[in-house]
Amino acid sequence: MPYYPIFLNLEGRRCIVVGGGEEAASKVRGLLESGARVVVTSGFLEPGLAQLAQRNEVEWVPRAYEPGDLEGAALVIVACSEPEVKRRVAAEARALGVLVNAVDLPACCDFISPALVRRGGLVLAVSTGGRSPALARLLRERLEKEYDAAYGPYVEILGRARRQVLERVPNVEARRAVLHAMARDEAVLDLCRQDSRAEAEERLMRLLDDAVTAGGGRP
Ligand SMILES: C[C@@]1(CC(=O)O)c2cc3[nH]c(cc4nc(cc5[nH]c(cc(n2)[C@H]1CCC(=O)O)[C@@](C)(CC(=O)O)[C@@H]5CCC(=O)O)C(CC(=O)O)=C4CCC(=O)O)c(CCC(=O)O)c3CC(=O)O
Ligand SMILES: NC(=O)C1=CN([C@@H]2O[C@H](COP(=O)(O)OP(=O)(O)OC[C@H]3O[C@@H](n4cnc5c(N)ncnc54)[C@H](O)[C@@H]3O)[C@@H](O)[C@H]2O)C=CC1
Repeated sequence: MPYYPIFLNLEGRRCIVVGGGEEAASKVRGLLESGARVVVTSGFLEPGLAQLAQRNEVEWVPRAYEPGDLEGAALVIVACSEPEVKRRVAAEARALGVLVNAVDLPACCDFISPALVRRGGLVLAVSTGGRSPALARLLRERLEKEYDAAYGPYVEILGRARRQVLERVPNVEARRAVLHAMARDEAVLDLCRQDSRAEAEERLMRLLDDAVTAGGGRP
C-alpha cells in the first residue's frame, strides 16, 4: 500500500527520540527545525546531542528506554541499533496511538523518512515507499543542484507578495491569474540569485499593480 504523504505541524509538541548516536542526532536536528519539544532517551549522548542537552535545547532522560516513556508524546523515533528495542517501543507507541518511526525497520514504522531538500519554507521530499533509499538519495542530490539556495529567499518573497494579493485582489479569477503570473516570472528567481531581493520584490509589486489597475482589485 502506498504511504500517505503529509507535512506535520510539530510546534511545541513533545517528540521522543530513543537513542543517542549519530542517527538520533540527525533526527533530533530535524525535529528542532520544526519547533518540536524534543526528549532524548539514552544512557549515552554523542557530543552534538550532549551540547544540545547542556544548553537545554533538548530534554535528556539519561537511561535506556522504559515503558511509560511515551506518555504525552505526539511522535517517537527509535534510532538505536537493537531491533528488539525498536520492536518494543513501536508496539507501545501503537497501543497508545503515538506515531512511530523505527529507523531502518519499516515493519515497525507508522511513517518513514523522506530524503529532503530544505530551502527555507520550500521543502522537497522524496520517498520510494521504502523500495530504494539509495534512489531517494540520488534524486535528492539532483534536486539540490536544480533548486539552489536562492529558492529560500525566493519563496519568502513570493509568500509576502501573495499576502498582499490576497488583501488587494478580491476577485478570485484575477487573484489566481496574478499569483500564477508571479510564480512564472523567472526573472524574479534570477534577481534572488543575484541577491537583488528588493528588485525582485518590486517586480512582483508591478505585477500586482497591473492586476489592480486592470480592474481586478482595490487600489
Ligand atoms: C523505509 C525507510 C525507513 C526509515 O528509516 O524511515 C528506510 C529503510 C532502510 N534504509 C536502508 C538503507 C539505506 N538508507 C539510506 C539512506 C536513507 N534512508 C532514508 C529513509 C528510509 N530508509 C525510509 C524509506 C525511504 C524511501 O521511501 O525511499 C533516507 C531517505 C532519509 C533518512 O534516513 O532520514 C536516507 C537518505 C537521505 C539523503 O541522503 O537525503 C541509504 C543510502 C545512504 O546511506 O547513502 C541506504 C543504503 C542503500 C540502500 O539500501 O538503498 C535499509 C537497509 C539497512 C541495512 O542494510 O540493513 C532500510 C531497511 C529496509 O529497507 O528494510
Ligand atoms: N549512523 C548512521 O549514519 C546511520 C544509522 N542508521 C541506523 O540507525 C540506528 C542507529 O544508528 P547510530 O546512531 O549510528 O547507532 P549508535 O550505535 O551510535 O547509537 C545507538 C544509540 O542507542 C542507544 N541505546 C541503545 N539501547 C537503548 C535503549 N534501550 N534505550 C535508549 N537508548 C538506547 C545507545 O546508547 C546509543 O546512543 C541503527 O539501526 C542504524 O542501522 C541508519 C542510517 C545511517
